[in-house]
Amino acid sequence: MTQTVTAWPERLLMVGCGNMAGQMLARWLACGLPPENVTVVRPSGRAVAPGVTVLADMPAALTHGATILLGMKPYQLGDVAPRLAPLCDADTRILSILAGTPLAALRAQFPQVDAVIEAMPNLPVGIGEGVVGLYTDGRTEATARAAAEALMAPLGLAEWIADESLFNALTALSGCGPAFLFRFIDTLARAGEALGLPVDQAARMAIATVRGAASMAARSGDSPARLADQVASPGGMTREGLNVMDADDRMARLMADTLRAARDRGDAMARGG
Ligand SMILES: NC(=O)c1ccc[n+]([C@@H]2O[C@H](COP(=O)([O-])OP(=O)(O)OC[C@H]3O[C@@H](n4cnc5c(N)ncnc54)[C@H](O)[C@@H]3O)[C@@H](O)[C@H]2O)c1
Ligand code: PRO
Repeated sequence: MTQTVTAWPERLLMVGCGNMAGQMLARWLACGLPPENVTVVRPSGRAVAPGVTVLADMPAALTHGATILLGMKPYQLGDVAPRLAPLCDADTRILSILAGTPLAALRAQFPQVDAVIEAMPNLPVGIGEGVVGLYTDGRTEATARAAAEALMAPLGLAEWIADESLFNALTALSGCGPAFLFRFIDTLARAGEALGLPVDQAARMAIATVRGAASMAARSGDSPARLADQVASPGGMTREGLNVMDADDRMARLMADTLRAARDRGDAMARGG
């Protein structure tokens, strides 16, 4: 299903358009963002989508009040920002999806820009079922916040956080989360294979089971913990399986360790590591 956005940015400059920014752009175009509003800067100069202008380097100038999406790798900020900052003015709006890159680091690179927003999307934004975490500070005006929120709305669930120190935790959960779930689906299928199920059938069933369970959890008034109990008949098969997951808090410790490692990597990147 597409979603109507009443006020698309009149000028959107995307610096980098790989896996993540590419998914965002694909969804925006599918929801009606006029392609002629978009310029992509990518070193390859390769076409992105019909009607979207692609440049191999920064444009000579930027329209007043343009929106910029920083979508290259975080370590490229030091190369990109000195070439981009002279094109910006106070009314430019900057959205950054760079992981492990705090607002202070962005503000240091673009001191004249008032509206600077950290946005952390995840890959399912391409099908409108993503999650986008948002953070900014008091210097970004309400109109710029509202515009960012409207732009993120067609991508899925968009939520602001008030405390930047939680941004890398949010990134670990929802930004990195699809990778952890893809790994879970793969592991579920392989475990089925190990019990003798045909490889392709196990793969199909693992994906459909996770999709069905996620849809049900999203629609149900019951918590996932309660839903798990509804699957498990007392003395039955599921309970035996859950007992293995729950023994010594195995699953809880695995997920806690996984998120902590991802979060800590973001914190280290923010310190320049
Ligand atoms: N992949 C994800 O799931 C995900 C989720 C949230 C945030 N992010 C963030 O998105 C950003 C991009 O990650 P990705 O996975 O899309 O990587 P990617 O390698 O697919 O995309 C990066 C793009 O930047 C381009 N690029 C390189 N140097 C450039 C330059 N000097 N100027 C302009 N463009 C340049 C590359 O050509 C490439 O297309 C990162 O900052 C990452 O932290 C990624
Ligand atoms: N991809 C980025 C990374 O791995 C951040 C979230 C998902 O650093």
